[in-house]
Amino acid sequence: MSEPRLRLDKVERRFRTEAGELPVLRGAELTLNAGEIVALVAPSGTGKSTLLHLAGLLERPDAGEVFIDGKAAGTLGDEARSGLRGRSIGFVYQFHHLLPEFTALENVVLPQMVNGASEQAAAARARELLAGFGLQGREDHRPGRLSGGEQQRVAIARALANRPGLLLADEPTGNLDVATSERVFAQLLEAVRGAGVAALIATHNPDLAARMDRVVTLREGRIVAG
Ligand SMILES: Nc1ncnc2c1ncn2[C@@H]1O[C@H](COP(=O)(O)OP(=O)(O)OP(=O)(O)O)[C@@H](O)[C@H]1O
Repeated sequence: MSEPRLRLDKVERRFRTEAGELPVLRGAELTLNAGEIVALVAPSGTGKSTLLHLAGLLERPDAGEVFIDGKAAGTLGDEARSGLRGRSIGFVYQFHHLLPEFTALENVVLPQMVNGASEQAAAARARELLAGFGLQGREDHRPGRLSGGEQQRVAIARALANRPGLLLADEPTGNLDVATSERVFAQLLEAVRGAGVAALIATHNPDLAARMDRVVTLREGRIVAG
């Protein structure tokens, strides 16, 4: 049995605020095995984004450990963490965060080149991914000339470009109208399942959550079955 793609071991995170210390995560534990798709559904302000930032190695926990493919991230320096993040983790945010000056194709090519791919190989993969999301013919458009749904599909293609084992998504279709959200979400799930990627997807939408393998929630800073 291979190592879990993601394991959170007694993760704690607190913030200092004007009102005092705010303990957001208080020993959160979660394991995602290869190919497992998990919905994170919890009320606003309970720590979903905080959890995703920690799982994505964008921040460090105050206590506990984050394991990516069995590797304890806390033991790594900043450079090694960035390398592990780039190779193993894809992110999709509520707002696409595409680079506005670059075309759709370039947005999907760039993270691959950062990871050491040749421009030619990266472009071939980007074209294939974009076509898979129904974006053939749009490769040379900048994000500003794409619809919200198209922008988000480019963002998903970008997140999958380096063939990560783990995808983290924070309300990936939360910015889209209901019909577009439905379509883009179905494409996201299909792509993730097809590639065998483990995914942790925060959503407020119970219908979308019900399509994943399991649902978890946050209660008093811990993860419990949803
Ligand atoms: N950098 C920070 N400094 C201080 N407080 C913070 C910081 N980041 C988050 N918080 C607080 O921690 C709590 C959890 O925030 P978080 O963004 O993780 O919640 P969330 O569940 O993702 O919410 P939403 O569903 O509204 O996006 C909130 O009370 C928030 O105000």
